[in-house]
Amino acid sequence: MEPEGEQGGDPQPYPRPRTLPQGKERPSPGEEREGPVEGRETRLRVVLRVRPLTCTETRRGDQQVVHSLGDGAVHVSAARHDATFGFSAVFDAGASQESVFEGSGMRQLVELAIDGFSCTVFAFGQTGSGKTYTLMGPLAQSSTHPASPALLGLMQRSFTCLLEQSRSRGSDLALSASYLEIYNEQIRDLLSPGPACALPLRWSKTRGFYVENQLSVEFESLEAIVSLLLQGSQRRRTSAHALNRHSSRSHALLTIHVRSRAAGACPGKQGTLCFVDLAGSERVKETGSSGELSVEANSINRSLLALGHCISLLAKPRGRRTHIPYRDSKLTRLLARSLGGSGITLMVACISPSSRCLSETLSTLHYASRARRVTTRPLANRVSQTGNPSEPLFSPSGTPLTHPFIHRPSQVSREKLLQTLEQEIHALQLENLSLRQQLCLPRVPVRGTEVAGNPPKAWAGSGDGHGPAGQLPPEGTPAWPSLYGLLRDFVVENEQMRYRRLVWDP
Ligand SMILES: Nc1ncnc2c1ncn2[C@@H]1O[C@H](COP(=O)(O)OP(=O)(O)OP(=O)(O)O)[C@@H](O)[C@H]1O
Repeated sequence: MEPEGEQGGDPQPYPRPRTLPQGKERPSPGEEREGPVEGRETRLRVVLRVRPLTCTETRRGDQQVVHSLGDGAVHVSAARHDATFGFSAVFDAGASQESVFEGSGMRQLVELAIDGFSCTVFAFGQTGSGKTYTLMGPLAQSSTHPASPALLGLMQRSFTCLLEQSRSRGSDLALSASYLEIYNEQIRDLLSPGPACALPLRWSKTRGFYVENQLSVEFESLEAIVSLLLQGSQRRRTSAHALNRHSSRSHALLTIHVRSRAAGACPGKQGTLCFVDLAGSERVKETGSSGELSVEANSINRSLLALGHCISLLAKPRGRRTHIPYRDSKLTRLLARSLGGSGITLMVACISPSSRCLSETLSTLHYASRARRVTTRPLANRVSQTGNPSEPLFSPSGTPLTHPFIHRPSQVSREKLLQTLEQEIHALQLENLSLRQQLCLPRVPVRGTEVAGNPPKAWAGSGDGHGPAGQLPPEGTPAWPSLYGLLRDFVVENEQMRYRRLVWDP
């Protein structure tokens, strides 16, 4: 039987993205085979971890329905279910924390963050499937009872690797950390002392979505960053339910900012390494959640649904993609760059092998297989002498406007970005039309002149005043403000209608 995802493990997890030589826009076929070039499409790397059966599951006599076949393939066999899935790597119940670190490509991800890339690793899966364990090791860990070194998770191993690299480079790296959680759709700073308060999530052309007033704490040693991690994790919302005695009730994002100073002709770099511990999906009936727990579960499931929806749309070939609704949840806003932008992303799908978890396990496996088709275009953040790039990098709907030439603005880059904007406007326009019909709202009159400045030719001559794009505006046309204004209007309209639909039909 053919596996659902792509078969086979990757021998070399992340071939280092290379920067195109000046003046060269296409790599030769030989170069392409060596690995992704900076700015070229790179697939998300998805690995699978199957945790061992817990004592409760063994005592209950649960059957083991997940079996690793080797070479990145896993087989699920149960009554009426028989399926094989392929991933970049599969770690079965016997896999050590170290083998997960080495085999997942985490070490390479750390190196890429040092090279200025925005790297993200996120763990997802049903509640109690081992996400927190994979990222942080056993929860019993504390400063007074440190976990055995063999049990340390991806986070602590990455910190060690980062600090070793920093020392070997003569400490020219400046490291800092920020840590936040999304709890019931509110963002809270886990490093900020005092009572938890909600932080605003903003959007800017150059930064995309970002959290305002988030604390960033500098560190130089392993002890310092581990202590920040523990402080933050103790503030994170956890509760006990039928499937997990320490269930995380929020999505947590720990971001390590890595800055290297410019040296001679080499520009400085600003990379990030973000660890995302998603709260687990759960069926309220199985976890026995009620009251506050069930409100939390609804919020978790809703944001995971939004994430799944974005992933499904992103998994389509670029030409067939519609508008990606990053704005549907705070989680998808914050992950926009990692999923559809210029980042490099590793997903660790976690599952239980128990027959009782079969339907959630299959759902995670399908979700993870789909994610393997998502691509990003890795770009290193170089610190230019003038500061931020002058061109907008994110559209108002949150879509990262990445392209291979962002650091060398040219006519090609301008055209590519305009095309992306135009495609997005067109997709939004269609979605808004359908939302209007669903809400029984009248069609809006033509709004071709609503935007300040001359509408670009492509829009002015398109019949209804809004597109789709026929041709690019000629050089010198004030296309950015017009397209941006138009897109912003469509996004606002889209959000208002989505909200209305939610209120009317939750
Ligand atoms: N690979 C593993 N080896 C041994 N024990 C594990 C492993 N993975 C998970 N566990 C144990 O299973 C339990 C649940 O794991 P964990 O809390 O990491 O799940 P989770 O997916 O983060 O759950 P939630 O979404 O509810 O927070 C914990 O007691 C943990 O120690």
